[in-house]
Amino acid sequence: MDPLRRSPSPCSSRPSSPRTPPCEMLGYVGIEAVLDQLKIKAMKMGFEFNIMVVGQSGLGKSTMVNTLFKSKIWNCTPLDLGQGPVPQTLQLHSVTHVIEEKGVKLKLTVTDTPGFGDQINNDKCWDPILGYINGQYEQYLQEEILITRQRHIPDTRVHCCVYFVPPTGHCLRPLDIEFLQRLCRTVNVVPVIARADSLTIEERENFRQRIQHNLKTHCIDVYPQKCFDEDINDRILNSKIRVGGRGGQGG
Ligand SMILES: Nc1nc2c(ncn2[C@@H]2O[C@H](COP(=O)(O)OP(=O)(O)OP(=O)(O)O)[C@@H](O)[C@H]2O)c(=O)[nH]1
Repeated sequence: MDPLRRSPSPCSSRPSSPRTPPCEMLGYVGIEAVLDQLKIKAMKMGFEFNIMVVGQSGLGKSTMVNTLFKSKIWNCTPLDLGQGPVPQTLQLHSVTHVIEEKGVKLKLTVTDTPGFGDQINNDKCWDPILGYINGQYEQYLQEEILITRQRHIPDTRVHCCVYFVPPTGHCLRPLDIEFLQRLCRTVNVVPVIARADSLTIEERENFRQRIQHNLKTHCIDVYPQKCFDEDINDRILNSKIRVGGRGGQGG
């Protein structure tokens, strides 16, 4: 499944194609080999996955990424920050690693957005983040429409944005709502309750339900969106995610 929303979207209305009846085969052709060929090609090329983490400082973004991929993904001293004090303005930075498991390579890029929502005036604090996401779409599109385009276009588009909700135990803050409304129009958003272990199980469950209610009231369509429900298996899995909705990242 390609989680990108800008890739040909299943949400877009398209005419239902008439079913093509299967052709009766009179002997062995070797179509099954296509599967192996595709597998070998995919193994050689590897996969690209770009994840963005958004949230205030200290909510456990780096910890979650490292835990998720069981690696030290996060580089503690990002190269682009240089020497001296960290500037007050919002800084986005990405780290890329190739991780390999059983011969399958994954080029993982994690983009961090330190200090989001930390300022006194958070007006338009989402602009650099949305600008970055849209910039990656634009870059990919420009490569794609070239007459002599590369055989493999490096994919820097953000496939998933993990949004860290502070564990207030109340509901989404106006800042979260404002930002999520914009974010979910652009990218797949996965909200998580940060440092969920600081809440009791009951508090966490109530908080999760209130967040889900807020999301619904404010028309915030997080992942998995309805448009990913085309296939029956996907639909079952997506329903489980929606109902069960993992309440938080835990400790
Ligand atoms: N209790 C608890 N502590 C956590 C959790 N995740 C991370 N921490 C701790 O919180 C502190 C900050 O974690 P980081 O992962 O550096 O947080 P961050 O969001 O990446 O912070 P910045 O790099 O400043 O943006 C560390 O001391 C972690 O050990 C969690 O789920 N529960």
